[in-house]
Amino acid sequence: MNLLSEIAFTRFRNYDFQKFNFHKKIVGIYGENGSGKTNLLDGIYYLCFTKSYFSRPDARSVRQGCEGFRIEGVMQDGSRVACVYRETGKKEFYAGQEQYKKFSAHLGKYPCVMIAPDDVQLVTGTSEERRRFTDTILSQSDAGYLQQLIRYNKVLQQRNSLLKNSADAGFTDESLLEIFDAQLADAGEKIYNKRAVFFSEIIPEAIKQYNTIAGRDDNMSVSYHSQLHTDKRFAELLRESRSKDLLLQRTNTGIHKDDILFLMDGDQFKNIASQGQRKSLLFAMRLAEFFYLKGKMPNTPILLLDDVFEKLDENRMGNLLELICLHAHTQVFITDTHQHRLSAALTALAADFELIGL
Ligand SMILES: Nc1ncnc2c1ncn2[C@@H]1O[C@H](COP(=O)(O)OP(=O)(O)OP(=O)(O)O)[C@@H](O)[C@H]1O
Repeated sequence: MNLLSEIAFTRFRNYDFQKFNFHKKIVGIYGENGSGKTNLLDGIYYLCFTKSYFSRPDARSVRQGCEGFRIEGVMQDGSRVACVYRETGKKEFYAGQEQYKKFSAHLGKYPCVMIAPDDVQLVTGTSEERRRFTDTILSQSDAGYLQQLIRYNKVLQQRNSLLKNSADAGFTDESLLEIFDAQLADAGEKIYNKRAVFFSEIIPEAIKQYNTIAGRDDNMSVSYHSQLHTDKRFAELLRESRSKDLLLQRTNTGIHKDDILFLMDGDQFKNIASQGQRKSLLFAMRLAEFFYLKGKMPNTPILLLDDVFEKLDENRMGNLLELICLHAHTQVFITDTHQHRLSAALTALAADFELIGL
């Protein structure tokens, strides 16, 4: 396992010039509200994904009153990775001295999974959140997936423009629509097949992780929902939906409508689940993501746990920490506002850890 042994920030958010060294697999980070715990985790995330976990524009990560920032990481094997955001607003990404031409080439090199309780939107938010979850994982583990997705989204946009223009002009270029349909069907079926395999692996893992964290069986059901779950080919579905698409001026069928359905005791999870159950499901999905990536990638993902102590009861917290610190076999960064609580929880696990105070 290639651990992150150092990270250095220059003018990144609340950090002016600051270097952190890590010596253990389990790193506890404590500090008051606003001391920079999340920023430190997000800096690590930047080095893995070339961008912020919080979908913030890069410019907002520049320390107030400064221009540009730099994040540099050193791995245990001496390899270096750096993200530089220039005064001009241009972002550069380096592996050693080598500058990436395409950021997508970096994805998957240092996989990581962030678990932030506020990200419960994955469970309770719109289907877009869950597609993003799926796409982020598959883009790391399967380079071809991202290419197909980019292709699909481009054709989808072109098809939607054509539908809109057809309505405006009162005329449809049928032959162009045929071409778009064929391209959309080709990319869409490839993505669908990859997602179907992915979900067949990740869903049993997510349910298992949920039951472990909850310490009981809440009769959870998780399923992949897609309009392509049918005997018909995607091209046929597009043909069937064409008149509706022309009327509504957008594409109503396809993998851009996919979702993950969560049920508890047969009811919609988000309607009946408690806060703790929602958080447990979020953590279970993230852990399933972790174990999936661990099985697929040459490098084990780093785990980043932000403020998880605040949101779960003691039993669930203990179960989650045990899973992560004793069974995940990876480098883990955990933040908390209380030094003693963090120290006591890690000591109770007999884990080999270090604490960093901000
Ligand atoms: N661009 C920026 N320039 C300067 N400071 C910034 C910038 N962006 C964020 N900050 C500061 O970073 C701090 C927030 O850091 P962070 O979210 O990492 O805190 P935290 O330790 O995780 O806090 P909490 O315990 O409340 O979650 C705030 O004080 C904020 O003002």
